[in-house]
Amino acid sequence: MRLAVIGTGYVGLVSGVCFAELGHEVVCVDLDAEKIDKLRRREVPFYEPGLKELIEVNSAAERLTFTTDLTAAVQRSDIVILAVGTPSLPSGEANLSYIKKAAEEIGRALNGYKIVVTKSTVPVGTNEAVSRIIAQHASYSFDIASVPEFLREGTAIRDTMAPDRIVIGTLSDRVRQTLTELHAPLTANILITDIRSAEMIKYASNAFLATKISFINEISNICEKVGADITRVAEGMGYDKRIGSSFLQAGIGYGGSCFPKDTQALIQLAGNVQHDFKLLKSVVEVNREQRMKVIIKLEQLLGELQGRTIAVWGLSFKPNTDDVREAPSLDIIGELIVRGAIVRAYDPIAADNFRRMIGTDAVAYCGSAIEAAEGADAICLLTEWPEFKELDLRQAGAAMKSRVMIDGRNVYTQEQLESAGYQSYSVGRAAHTQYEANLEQDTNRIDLIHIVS
Ligand SMILES: NC(=O)c1ccc[n+]([C@@H]2O[C@H](COP(=O)([O-])OP(=O)(O)OC[C@H]3O[C@@H](n4cnc5c(N)ncnc54)[C@H](O)[C@@H]3O)[C@@H](O)[C@H]2O)c1
Ligand SMILES: O=c1ccn([C@@H]2O[C@H](COP(=O)(O)OP(=O)(O)O[C@H]3O[C@H](CO)[C@@H](O)[C@H](O)[C@H]3O)[C@@H](O)[C@H]2O)c(=O)[nH]1
Repeated sequence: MRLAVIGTGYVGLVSGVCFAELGHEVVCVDLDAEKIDKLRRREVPFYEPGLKELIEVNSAAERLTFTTDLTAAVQRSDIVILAVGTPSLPSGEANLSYIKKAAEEIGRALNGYKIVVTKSTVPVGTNEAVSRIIAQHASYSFDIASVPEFLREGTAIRDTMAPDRIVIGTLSDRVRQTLTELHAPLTANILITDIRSAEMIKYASNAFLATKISFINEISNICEKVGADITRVAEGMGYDKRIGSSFLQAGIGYGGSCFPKDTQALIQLAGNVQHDFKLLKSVVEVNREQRMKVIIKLEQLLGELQGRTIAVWGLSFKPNTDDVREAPSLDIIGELIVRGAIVRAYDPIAADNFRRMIGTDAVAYCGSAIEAAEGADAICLLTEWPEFKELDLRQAGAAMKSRVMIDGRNVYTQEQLESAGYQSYSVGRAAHTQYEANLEQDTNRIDLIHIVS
């Protein structure tokens, strides 16, 4: 099949490349001429394991091409895939301006029947709006479909080539047949729904995963106070097939370009139909507070942070990506700077993006984790890059002014930290003695609220 993919962010580029890998003829389109030039030179605009190799192979085979000319790309294709950004507006609602603009351009470009597929994450009703916009500008017939994308950064190729499921929202038999054929080599698990349900499946899935993370983080906060170990608690919960073990890793909360934006958008979407989504509002609130625990714990261990040197290990929102969008490191380092701390940061690949995003020279960027630790009063580990696990904690400690570790992702065991001489805080683990102390303080007790029916 001949495909045009509009937008070469993660979703557009990865799905375009994967469809080319399956033998389709794919043209990827972006407004950003610099990005397209890079891609033509087979340079990848962001870090994603395995992507460069697939771009090279498929470009060489001439199955994959890049252009800024949307009209030409649409005209030579049977299927047009919309994968432009849907960032947050200040209200939390999804900004649909890129989607609407692209729909207008697609409408004008149509030169015959096409299927227009939305892969961008869009609020319920958006595909119908896209259809109206295209119809206003087109003289040919077309069909629309919602095919939300579920890939994760860092494992995007694997997630796309072997997805858990493909959801196709469509009302048309012709579209169902064509898109089922397109996706059949990837999985047998193809779910056909109406368009609005497909749009909702994407938001509901992200909101549920974010809820799992905030839930386990809340349990970790209680574990710290009662002397339980969140790692063992999560393990014990995860063996229950109804719960599952994934997304139960307690830490400093979720970040990235999707969960923060999509939870806000769903809260707004619910609000627009007079539904107060209380549960999801709490998930967002818990996530915000969880980041700040790093600062609270640092202050408990060091006192005032003014003039203290803090090493930060990890800047990306998770390992195996250079993406820092909505990364906890942005908020945490921002707070450290406000409190007058001197920040020495290290990330294997995300430092350049972080520097651009934070827009200040107040951070010293280091070439290694050990270099960042030099002269530091404490280390804050914010991203669980595999190299941190392998690192010699004694060597890092020897370079520091004082051995204090805030392990925001529970990379190390308490034994590892203690034997290397660190005073430490890790999420959801505390000494049993703390529980006894808490029980003695009556002020910690919360009276049960009796609900009278
Ligand atoms: N990043 C992810 O991991 C991920 C995963 C699943 C779903 N999504 C969703 O997919 C969508 C895209 O996300 P992303 O992170 O890939 O996007 P992004 O914001 O990184 O990139 C979007 C690209 O679209 C281009 N663009 C905008 N308007 C255009 C137009 N009219 N013509 C051509 N190009 C245009 C931009 O220049 C940009 O390069 C969003 O809705 C997002 O929520 C993202
Ligand atoms: O147990 C966990 C799992 C994840 N996280 C954090 O959650 C965030 C998001 O992680 P992940 O979901 O792996 O990354 P994304 O690439 O943002 O992928 C999510 O967002 C995408 C965009 O919508 C969806 O397509 C994916 O299915 C969905 O997992 C990161 O900050 C992680 O550190 C935790 O704190 N604990």
